[in-house]
Amino acid sequence: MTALVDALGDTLRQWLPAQRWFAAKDSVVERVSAVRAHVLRDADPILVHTVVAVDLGAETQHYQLLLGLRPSLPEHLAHASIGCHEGMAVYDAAHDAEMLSLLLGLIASDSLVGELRFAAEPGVRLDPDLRPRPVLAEQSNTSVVYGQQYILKLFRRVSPGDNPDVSLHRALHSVDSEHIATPLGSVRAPLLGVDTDLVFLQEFLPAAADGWPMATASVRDLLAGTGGDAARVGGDFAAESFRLGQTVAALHADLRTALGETVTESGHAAELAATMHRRLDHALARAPELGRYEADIRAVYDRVAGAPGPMRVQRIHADLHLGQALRTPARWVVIDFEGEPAASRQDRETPCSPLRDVAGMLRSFDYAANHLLVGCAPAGGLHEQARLWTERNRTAFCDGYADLAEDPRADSALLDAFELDKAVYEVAYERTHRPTWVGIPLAAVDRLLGTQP
Ligand SMILES: Nc1ncnc2c1ncn2[C@@H]1O[C@H](COP(=O)(O)OP(=O)(O)O)[C@@H](O)[C@H]1O
Ligand SMILES: O=P(O)(O)O[C@H]1O[C@H](CO)[C@@H](O[C@H]2O[C@H](CO)[C@@H](O)[C@H](O)[C@H]2O)[C@H](O)[C@H]1O
Repeated sequence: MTALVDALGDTLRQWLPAQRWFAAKDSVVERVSAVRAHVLRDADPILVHTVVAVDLGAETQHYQLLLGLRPSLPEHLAHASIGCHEGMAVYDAAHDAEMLSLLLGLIASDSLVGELRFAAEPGVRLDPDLRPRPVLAEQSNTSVVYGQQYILKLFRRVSPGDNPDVSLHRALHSVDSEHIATPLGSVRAPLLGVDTDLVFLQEFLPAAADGWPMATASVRDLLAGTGGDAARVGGDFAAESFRLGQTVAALHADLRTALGETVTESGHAAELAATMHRRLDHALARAPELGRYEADIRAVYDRVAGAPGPMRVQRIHADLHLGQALRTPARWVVIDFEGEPAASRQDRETPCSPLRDVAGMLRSFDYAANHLLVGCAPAGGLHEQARLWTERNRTAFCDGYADLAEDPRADSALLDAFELDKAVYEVAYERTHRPTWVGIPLAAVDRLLGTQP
């Protein structure tokens, strides 16, 4: 079956860069070849599971695909078309309900197909007959909801080893954390000789609202009003921001209980600063507009390196933002512990100060307030109202965090440096994925450095 995927190499070379989850949009794809391929179903429609190596010249990335083959593509799958092979239509089967049912059935029955290990979590009994519905939102991975009970995530870019989304969910579940969805199953297989997470199944929270649309609705209310202040207009979000701050503090405590905490040697600050410098190098290569800030940004990181004394580090979420928080009727739940899609596995797994997560969420309040103003002239009342909304909700979030843990503002130099590090990452992220939004993190870089745009 690897021969089939290799034969499709040129077609995949064209198709991959157009996918939202493809991480290397700024590179030229030189070659696509199969690392592994397994037939999961060999009758019409045929289903092939594959991991492909994408040769980008300077590096090779790996992606997971579910390829469907049919004599012809029905209308409802036209949008999933990839190309043709020997008279068969080849398509992205992650959009095909029939194939997605098969996938759940394999997990429910703890199947082994070649080296692919499908398994329910210990003690979990799954209903294989629930109807699948692909989640249409464009994300870093591809998700499918089964009957409002389970949500399955097919990791797209894969790297050898455990995926923190799976391992951190399991660790948090082992200490009965209230702030996650229950893990239900997984698919694993060796990649480059290392056992690797490919798929994660978890409890679907049907009555949950995503924090991003909740927060942006509040901003829209404020901006559409007649100049009221953020505390008094309808749709004030500050009480939710406070609860979210409490939730993140509780989650950090659960992560410490499950996986421990280390008080580092005093040299840790220098290592942390070196990581920030490396992340800046990576962003500069992708976003030349950061060049004029480079010296000032490096000076902030150098001050981090000079911080005396040890630091408390632990496993953290590592890509926390409003879209990773779901509000159920009872509480906030945090999802997607995979870390930043562009970060290395080592960066995702290295214990870090929890202030990094706090900074991620602070950046998100800034995004929520300002994305509605993309394209508006920079001066004027709307920007001032957006600024006030941001400040109100950032303060409420930190107050909530401080209610259950040490106040994150106590080390404001480190918190600001983490915020700058995140804004730098975001400039490169937006340059690749949403170029019209690049001004949002760039304005934050200006604010954090005290420079003028
Ligand atoms: N347990 C869950 N219950 C309900 N909805 C969920 C759950 N997990 C994820 N989602 C929804 O699926 C979307 C994608 O999930 P996420 O883990 O962020 O994927 P990605 O890794 O692709 O960014 C989220 O924005 C959220 O709307
Ligand atoms: O959710 P992902 O793991 O895919 O995270 C990536 O994409 C996020 C955007 O979807 C991106 O977040 C940035 O945009 C958000 C608004 O869409 C904003 O709330 C975040 O603060 C901002 O960082 C995230 O950085 C990226 O890793």
